[in-house]
Amino acid sequence: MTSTTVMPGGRDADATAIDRLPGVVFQLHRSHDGRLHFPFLAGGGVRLIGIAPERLAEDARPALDRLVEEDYPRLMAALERSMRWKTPVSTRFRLPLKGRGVRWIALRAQPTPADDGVLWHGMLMDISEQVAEEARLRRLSDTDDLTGVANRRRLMARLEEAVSLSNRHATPLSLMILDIDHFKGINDTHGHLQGDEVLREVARLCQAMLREEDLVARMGGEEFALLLPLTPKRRALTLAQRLCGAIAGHDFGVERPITVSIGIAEHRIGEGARQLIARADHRLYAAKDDGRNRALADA
Ligand SMILES: Nc1nc2c(ncn2[C@@H]2O[C@H](COP(=O)(O)OP(=O)(O)OP(=O)(O)O)[C@@H](O)[C@H]2O)c(=O)[nH]1
Repeated sequence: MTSTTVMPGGRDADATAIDRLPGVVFQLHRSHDGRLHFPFLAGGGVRLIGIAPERLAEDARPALDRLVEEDYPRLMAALERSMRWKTPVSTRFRLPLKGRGVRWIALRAQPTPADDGVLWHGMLMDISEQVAEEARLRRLSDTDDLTGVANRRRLMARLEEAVSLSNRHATPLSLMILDIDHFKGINDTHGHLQGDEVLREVARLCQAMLREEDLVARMGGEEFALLLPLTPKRRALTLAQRLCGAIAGHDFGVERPITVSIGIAEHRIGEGARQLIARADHRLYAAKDDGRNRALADA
């Protein structure tokens, strides 16, 4: 047996409680011809949508038209799946809200078959703060503490992605591994803190020389990786030589010049991320053997 708590004030009190909910409860109906409308909309969030509920009761389009462009097809696909498989829908999208800018909204809804299509019962909640917090945590877990560039984890994820794209589309992809020469000597002479400062500055110089779609990552210690999508080896080598020159000519505030050695490999179709790293690494050792302060590319 189920029991319901009856509040003093009955239905009026229930309506007031719903109006104060920080969100929206709704029914969304989709007819067989694909038309969407909200037969029921309530909650404190309704007025923030900025469209009269009576209008949305006729047609959901004025609200859907407000969605951030790329979120519209995603939401429609989620509803479509929910309808087809009769499973709950759980998704998020961005919607500009009255006086609040673009907000992230979570949608949870349960479909039930209706005479003329499907009827969802669901809720909408503003989750912008959570989304911002998730992004902050993701950034933290992907970032090298000392230099602020990507860490090894992020590098491996991006590299796997780039390698798989390159395998599929035969697009060029180059990887540089850069290592600061005689870094131990810098620490020993100037102290660990000055060593840290050099690492930060090298990371900054690398980043300044790359394009938006490239990635600089600290592999660990005094070793960095530079991932260059859509870049053939020849261009990567020119870039690496410029980078060697820029670093050797930069004033790091220590008495002798800081130099770097760089190994370069271009992805070969069918090759995995680890093989590509190994080939670039191999060239790095060759550059060190060859006298340092230079870049060498794989044959
Ligand atoms: N300051 C600082 N030093 C680090 C950090 N991580 C690693 N190191 C130091 O980097 C040095 C690396 O030394 P080695 O691997 O001998 O290489 P190297 O002196 O650069 O010599 P080559 O690479 O052969 O030119 C070690 O002394 C490590 O202690 C860090 O986060 N900060």
